[in-house]
Amino acid sequence: MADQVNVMLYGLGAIGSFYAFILNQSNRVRLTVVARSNYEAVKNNGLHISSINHGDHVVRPAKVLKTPAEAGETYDYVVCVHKAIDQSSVPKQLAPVVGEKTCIVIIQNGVGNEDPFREAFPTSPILSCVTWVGAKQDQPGFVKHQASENTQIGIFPNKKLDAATEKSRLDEFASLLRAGGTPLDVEANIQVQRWEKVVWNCAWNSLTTLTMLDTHTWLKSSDDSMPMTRRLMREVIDVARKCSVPIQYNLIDTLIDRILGMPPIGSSMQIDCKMGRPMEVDVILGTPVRKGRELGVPVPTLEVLYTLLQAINVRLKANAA
Ligand SMILES: NC(=O)C1=CN([C@@H]2O[C@H](COP(=O)(O)OP(=O)(O)OC[C@H]3O[C@@H](n4cnc5c(N)ncnc54)[C@H](OP(=O)(O)O)[C@@H]3O)[C@@H](O)[C@H]2O)C=CC1
Ligand SMILES: CC(C)(CO)C(=O)C(=O)O
Repeated sequence: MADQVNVMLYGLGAIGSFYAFILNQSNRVRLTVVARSNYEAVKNNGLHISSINHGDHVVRPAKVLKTPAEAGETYDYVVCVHKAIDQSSVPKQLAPVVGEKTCIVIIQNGVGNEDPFREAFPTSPILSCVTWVGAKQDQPGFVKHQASENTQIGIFPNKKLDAATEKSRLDEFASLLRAGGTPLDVEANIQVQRWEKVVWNCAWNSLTTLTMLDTHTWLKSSDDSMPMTRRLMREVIDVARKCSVPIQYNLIDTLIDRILGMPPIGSSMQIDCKMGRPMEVDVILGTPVRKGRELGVPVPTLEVLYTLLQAINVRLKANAA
């Protein structure tokens, strides 16, 4: 088919499975997935998605692989939806499937996630996404998508490419997501949304993990919890602004109102910790702390949480090894 689009999805966990389902809905997409712990389940029985918004489906990708290298071909899009635990080790895994025309798409929490990919593939376009999809994989190959669903997408600009090329990749990939029936916003400067989401994740992911409480129980736990949460959010916004990412301080009120308007939640980091899996400490807290230090922005609250979470991660990584 002339306009067929060859897509590889790397990281078939809860969120990866959701986007695998969405992309597979488009009749233009020929989908390859790279799975790890759920490889046998998905290869043998397909990927089972149960979604409040989309209903129940079994997805059968064209190819289910254990590693990108097995593909023996390059792709139009390589979509990274793995946990950003050891981000700089991933580009070399992907090298066999990245050709001249490959566009990398990143759908992960965190900031700075794009950098190792830009370094490894300097002439490739990169699209960067923030996801507000809530999903979990209860057993290998069985994913539940809760009602929460939105994707923000934009270009991670590459000076080596002309803007029209990058825009055409953005338009095409956005059209594939739309064909799959998921809501999305195309953003002019996606770093704004990435940093806004990281303000959220620095707060709720860290605090729910360190306390093992849900968000609302944490906020009611003492007179100090709300002011500390607000201080933490403010520090991350200070860093973002110093990085020339124009975020307003009223985001703090917006995020507090948003969480209080929702049922209490834990976080993906809290789940990782409970399951004994390494957590995304570096892209969520590490980058803001490093940028803060580099640019002379005081981040004392953030530094304490980062230090504690790094220590817990040492334990989790030792258990996982
Ligand atoms: N779950 C959610 O509701 C939300 C998650 N996110 C973000 O989406 C991204 C994906 O999260 P989610 O799907 O929940 O995660 P899951 O834990 O469900 O799945 C993660 C996937 O990445 C693989 N993986 C784990 N570590 C590595 C690594 N070091 N290198 C390569 N692959 C790895 C896992 O392999 P294996 O099969 O071996 O475990 C699995 O396939 C994360 O950035 C997360 O923060 C954002 C919003 C909401
Ligand atoms: C699902 C959501 C939005 C909750 O904070 C999230 O991003 C996470 O848990 O990492």
